[in-house]
Amino acid sequence: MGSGSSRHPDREDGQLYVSLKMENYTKLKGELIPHVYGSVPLIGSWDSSKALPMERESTSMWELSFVVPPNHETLYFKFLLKPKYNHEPCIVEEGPNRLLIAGTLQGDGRSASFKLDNEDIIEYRVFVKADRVSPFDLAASWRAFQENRRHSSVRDVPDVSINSSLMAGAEHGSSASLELDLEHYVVPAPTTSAVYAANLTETPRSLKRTGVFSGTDGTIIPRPSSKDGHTSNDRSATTKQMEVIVPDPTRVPSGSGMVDSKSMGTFPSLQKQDSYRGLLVDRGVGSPRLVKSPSITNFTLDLKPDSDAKNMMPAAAGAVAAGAVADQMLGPKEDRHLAIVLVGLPVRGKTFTAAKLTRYLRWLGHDTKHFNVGKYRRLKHGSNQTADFFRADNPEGLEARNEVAALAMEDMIAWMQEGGQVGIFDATNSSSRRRNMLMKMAEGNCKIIFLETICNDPKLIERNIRLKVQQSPDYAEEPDFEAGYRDFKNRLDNYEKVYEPVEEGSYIKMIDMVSGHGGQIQVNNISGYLPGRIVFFLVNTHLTPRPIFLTRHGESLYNVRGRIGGDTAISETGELYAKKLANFVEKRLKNEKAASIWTSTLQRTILTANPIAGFPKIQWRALDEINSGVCDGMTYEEIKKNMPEEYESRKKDKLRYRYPRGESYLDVIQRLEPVIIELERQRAPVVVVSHQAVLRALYAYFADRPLNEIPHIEMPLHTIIEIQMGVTGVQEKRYKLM
Ligand SMILES: Nc1ncnc2c1ncn2[C@@H]1O[C@H](COP(=O)(O)OP(=O)(O)O)[C@@H](O)[C@H]1O
Ligand SMILES: O=P(O)(O)OC[C@H]1O[C@@](CO)(OP(=O)(O)O)[C@@H](O)[C@@H]1O
Repeated sequence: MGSGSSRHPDREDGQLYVSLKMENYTKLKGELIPHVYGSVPLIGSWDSSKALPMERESTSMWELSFVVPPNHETLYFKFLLKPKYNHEPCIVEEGPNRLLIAGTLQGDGRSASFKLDNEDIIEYRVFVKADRVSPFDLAASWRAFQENRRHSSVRDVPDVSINSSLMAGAEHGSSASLELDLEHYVVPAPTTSAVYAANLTETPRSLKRTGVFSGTDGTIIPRPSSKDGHTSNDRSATTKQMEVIVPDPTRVPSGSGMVDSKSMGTFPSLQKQDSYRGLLVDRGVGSPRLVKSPSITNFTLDLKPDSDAKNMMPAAAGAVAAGAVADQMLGPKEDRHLAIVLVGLPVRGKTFTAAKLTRYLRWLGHDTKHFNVGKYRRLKHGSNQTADFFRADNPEGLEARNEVAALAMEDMIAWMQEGGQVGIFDATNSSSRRRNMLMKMAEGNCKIIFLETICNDPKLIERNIRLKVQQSPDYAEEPDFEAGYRDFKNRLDNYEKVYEPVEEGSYIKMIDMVSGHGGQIQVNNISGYLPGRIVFFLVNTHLTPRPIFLTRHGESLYNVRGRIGGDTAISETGELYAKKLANFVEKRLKNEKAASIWTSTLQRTILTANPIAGFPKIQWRALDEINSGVCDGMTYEEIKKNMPEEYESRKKDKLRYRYPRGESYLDVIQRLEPVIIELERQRAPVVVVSHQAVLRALYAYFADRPLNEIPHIEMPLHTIIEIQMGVTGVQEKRYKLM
């Protein structure tokens, strides 16, 4: 997992809504109803008995509209006529299948001709119209339908609440118990398995700028050297020759928002370029781009466009924003940028911790980037250096390693000067000489806090070494695991010989924190809001594998009526889900004595958790649904009609929009921070039964999705998201119970 979908309903990639029409003025004897059938399940998978009937729009016009599932945007179809009462025999239109690609009908717009029994030909003119519609509008259209109690022209909208009546019909006959094999209920998750954390880090821009690359075949393409050997001064001169890594839109993995690199052949194909993701993160509440509306935000700063502080405000609300403002007003200028510099021997969890901290800080709204020196080294010197390269008495190796560290630090400082807030500098940095070099580079630019990870558990170190040899790109081309293992042990010895624990500056030392016994955190010279939060976060993290289950409540009476907020009970369908959920929890957690069930304080989650037996249930106010203030109890249609400005403001910036007398998504994220810390701290499984907006925010933390995407994350009813917290990171699995 670790990455998120870049799909955004308000952009060009909403859902494809297709309207097919057929027109004919002849009066037919005995009524024949036009139908559509075709290659995808939605229109019957070429089974004429499952063809969708068109509806009569006027005496001469028939119409069918439907939402095309995203994975079926290429579909073949045909029109057919079926007798009104006995659906057989049906008459299929003449000619080849029609092909619709992304809403565009291919070939000529021929009319549909049908050969009747008496050999007469009947012709219909055909019209096809396609639109991209955001799920928001689809939901509003559904709600309008619910309000007006008439048949919707939108069919097969992939939102469970929309099909509630159908589902209730289908499910009520069956028992609420689940099959023993829970795998039966697994549905694809939008994100896939974990990727080696270092690959997700910042793409080295200094190396790009100066043209140093590993070729696609793994060979090194040297950087053109300048006479004085300086790298920073010759940037402008070499800018034109640089090879820029351009995100290739054709390779965007579905729903991930990340791209593979075209030009870095030494990386596994799953490698993701974080720079692309960086573009998605909006930097600030104080952003001049922010349109001020009475309800959109209550945070204003008089920031001039060129002010140094303009990008320093986190895209956050509440405590995070207050803390950032106070720190900036009180502290010196360089303290506005924070560098967390990792320190420690190899396989002490530095990259793991750096990645986790990056995810947490980004989720809180701080513009944060993870710079991994290993990535720079592999790009500049290739990924197959032996242990000798890491010997302290190998001057070339030492110089090469210091050079890539300096390049990464330069990049990090340059990024901070452009407005970046927290840089996480991930390398061993295990000698005081190296750390001195970094401190010198940081002077006047940023504040440094060293974060040292120490582990004295030989078993854990052994496991980590084995994981590293399996996962690290350094050994990707070493077919013999044992040879890789020996080489890595030698590398480790080389580091141990010269390792000097941190005694200087501001530091946080995590000592045996993850092994589960006797760990401690030592802190020296740490102050300020953000460093304080970082320490608190680190104190609570650990490596004990356990699952976290996220689910919305069963369908509520307000869900059925398309009304937001409120505190209604659950519908019959919701009750059925509650039973199925209880059954799931009983099966999935039968050996987990310490598991717990968390709900909000609202009826619909409490009732949903009600049938679950044998585990403590905890109600959290923080898990209550987003407070929709004066809009509570309204339908989206009613808001649009009665408060059009509010409706538009929310549509424009759903993340920051605050309902009058209610909350914004940023507010929700703020109040969920203690929930995240507690979920990190727990060592036993937790089932969280909550609400759409809240679960979007929680899920985004685990899936590392950018803030701006949070309000648009799909969070279907009657589906369980299992987040597996493990030694290699976070993984996701989904079960659709109904
Ligand atoms: N604080 C820690 N102490 C020991 N091991 C850890 C710690 N945090 C994470 N790990 C484990 O160490 C493994 C290797 O960590 P990694 O971050 O690649 O090490 P490093 O960057 O120090 O070489 C991770 O997969 C994780 O299971
Ligand atoms: O932010 P949006 O997309 O409006 O989603 C949040 C809304 O989801 C709803 C359902 O529409 O949550 P819930 O799951 O608690 O029923 C509303 O109560 C809530 O206002």
